[in-house]
Amino acid sequence: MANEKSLPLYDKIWVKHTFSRTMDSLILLLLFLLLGYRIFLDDSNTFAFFVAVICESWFTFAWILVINTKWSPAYTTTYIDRLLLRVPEPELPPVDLFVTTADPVLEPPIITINTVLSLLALDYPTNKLACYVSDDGCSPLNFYALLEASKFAKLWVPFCKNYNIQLRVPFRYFSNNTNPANNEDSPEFIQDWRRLKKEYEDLCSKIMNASQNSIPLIGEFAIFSDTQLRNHPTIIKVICENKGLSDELPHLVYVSREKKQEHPHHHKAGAMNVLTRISGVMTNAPFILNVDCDMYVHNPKIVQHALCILLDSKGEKEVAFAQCIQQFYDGLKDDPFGNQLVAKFMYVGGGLAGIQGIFYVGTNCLHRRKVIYGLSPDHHIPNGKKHHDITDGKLSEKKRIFGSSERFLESAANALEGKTLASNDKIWKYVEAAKEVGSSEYEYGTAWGKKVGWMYGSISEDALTGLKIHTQGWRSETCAPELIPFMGCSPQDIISVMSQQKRWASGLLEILLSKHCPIFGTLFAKLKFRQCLGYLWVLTWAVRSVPEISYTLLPAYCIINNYTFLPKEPGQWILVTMFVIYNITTFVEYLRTGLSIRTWLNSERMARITTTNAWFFGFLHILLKVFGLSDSVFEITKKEQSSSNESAKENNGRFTFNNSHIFVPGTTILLIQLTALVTKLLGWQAPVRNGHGSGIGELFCCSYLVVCYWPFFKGLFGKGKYGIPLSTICKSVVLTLLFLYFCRAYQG
Ligand SMILES: O=c1ccn([C@@H]2O[C@H](COP(=O)(O)OP(=O)(O)O[C@H]3O[C@H](CO)[C@@H](O)[C@H](O)[C@H]3O)[C@@H](O)[C@H]2O)c(=O)[nH]1
Ligand SMILES: [Mn+2]
Repeated sequence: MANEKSLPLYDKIWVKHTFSRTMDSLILLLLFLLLGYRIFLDDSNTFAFFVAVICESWFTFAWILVINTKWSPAYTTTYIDRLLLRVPEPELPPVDLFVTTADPVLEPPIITINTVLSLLALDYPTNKLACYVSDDGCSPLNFYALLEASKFAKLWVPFCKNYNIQLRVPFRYFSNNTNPANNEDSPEFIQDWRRLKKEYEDLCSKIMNASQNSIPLIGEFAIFSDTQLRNHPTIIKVICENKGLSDELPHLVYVSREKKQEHPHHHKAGAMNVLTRISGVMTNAPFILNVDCDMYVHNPKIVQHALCILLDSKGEKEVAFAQCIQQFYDGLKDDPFGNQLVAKFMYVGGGLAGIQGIFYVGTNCLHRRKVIYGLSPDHHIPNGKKHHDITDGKLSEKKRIFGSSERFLESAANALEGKTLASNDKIWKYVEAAKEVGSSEYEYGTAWGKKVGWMYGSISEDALTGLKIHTQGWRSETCAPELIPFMGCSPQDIISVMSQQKRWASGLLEILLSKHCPIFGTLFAKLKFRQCLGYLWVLTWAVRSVPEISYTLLPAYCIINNYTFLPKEPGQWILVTMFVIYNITTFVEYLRTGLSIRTWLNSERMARITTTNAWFFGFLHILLKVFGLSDSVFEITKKEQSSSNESAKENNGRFTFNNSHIFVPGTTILLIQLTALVTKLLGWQAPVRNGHGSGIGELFCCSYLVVCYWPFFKGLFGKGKYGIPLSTICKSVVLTLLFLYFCRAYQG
């Protein structure tokens, strides 16, 4: 028995992707060869040649970052049975659950409450759970939906537990199981099932009605009567309170933090920090599970799995958070917009797991509260000398860090020392204290967002917060039980995909330019060198757009002016081989992950489109911000309950366009390629000057790009939302003409 108790709670398994390693190395070798050939053996010194060398140097640098990240993948297996041997179920630690929502239109309350219901129904002692919902939209509809959902939960949670239902999110459960009349099902089950389905339908129609006819702002709702989106006091409503019994619902608390026009609210990071403090005052669980409003629990035992990692004797000292990868339901067939990220999580996520750990991706993550409070991993080392740490220091110092709430300071001290609250009940007593820490001024002059909590300064607050934790020397682990842990919505149209990618790329670049830059983290703190390279790879996404756009313009420039940007024979063959090997590698990787050929093709196309459009705008945005000409906004991604969303199915991956500038680069690139092809066909090229005119290579590149940008080609002729708006086309035509002018000007 004693022996069994000392077994590790999770294992880390190292994988050898020999194929990927070999092929990736080959590509790197070819990249070096190409650069070497160009620099030492080729005597062309045209403008095009010079640009090509610069771009290829960047691609080589980026490839080193990729290879480093993918090199030594690992994954984990967790053993819940061993966990329960060590920690019997009634002694499992309390866990606070955070859900964030911000806009009742883009994030329909029905989606949010489904996520909440799946959390309330976790297969975990309910008296150990407290669910906090942050509503940055300050919407009475969200509050109403939660109130109604909590009534439904009183039936739903026992139903799931009695019948050991696996899928505990009603909208999926009832859409998958249209008919329970299975022979094996007992009559009681069928009766309960029907009743629950009916209740769920009632719940949906109540919410639907409420959203159509606005809610009367009286009684419980009166507090919403005088609120504006960016100007209202903190609203905290304890919807359910668990009296310490395991057959009741978990605590459920609605929070809408104070907003004032003149105070920055720091988007999601700000919301997470308020939830951290409010939960600290009310329940102070040592672990925090956070999900976005659309990410429902798919594996009801996920908390136990994640705890295997965080409570393991080694994990306890080294691992800051257990991150589950993001998976999506009802993705469009063959992933036309390349946003399901399956292969990315597999190869890049897996690779990071073998270094210092996967990045924090903002949702589906179990955090240690004390790490969020800034504790560093070497805090444990009993070396006689006192460590300068967040736990030391006088009260005045602590106030400077955590703010002045006494109740919070007390709870933070407990959390940092690993003590939990003696009793979790009567949370209503702390509503006033919670309002104090939820106020928009509370953070002034404190370390929130700088040293503790979710970090401010980037709209990719997730990557920044994870980076700060890794920089302190913590590791992270991927938690990947066989049954998918969480599932959410991915954007269903290209416009949302572009705005999401733009937000990510600009947020990530902000981190690179901030004082949290991973290079400093490696030089002056405990970020591992290879982890730093891994971070650099994502933080430079936006920058990559510049060489990539330049490179796409080269072949057209060369055709029009009758130059070549390719190295002389046999150097050309290096490029050809590289192109072939690269495509074989990614192709095999996609097939191995179980993805279709079409998915691979789409991902290659989307890689080009995303980089040159969304990432480029991310880059411009930061450029403008550096000059003080622009400020960051968090454009929320539209969430759709796809099973009911006919329009997405009907579009089925077709590109839709709007007036946004984001489609200008893509349209321009396409027009330029077409112009070059026409020039070539009609023989309008300039005469060859120094013996090396453009040839089949340039022609191939232009045609390849036209294939990549085919959805834009269709958009040129499409109607309605499927057509590129005239204003965008006009802008692109002007840019194309400018490009042609530039070609002529630099001809000789
Ligand atoms: O002012 C805000 C803005 C957003 N959110 C919430 O943040 C979450 C993520 O927003 P979403 O529009 O879904 O963005 P995604 O791009 O889908 O989210 C990914 O990228 C974000 C960083 O850009 C991370 O925060 C997310 O966890 C990650 O899933 C949602 O729950 C929002 O309600 C807020 O609470 N307050
Ligand atoms: Mn999202």
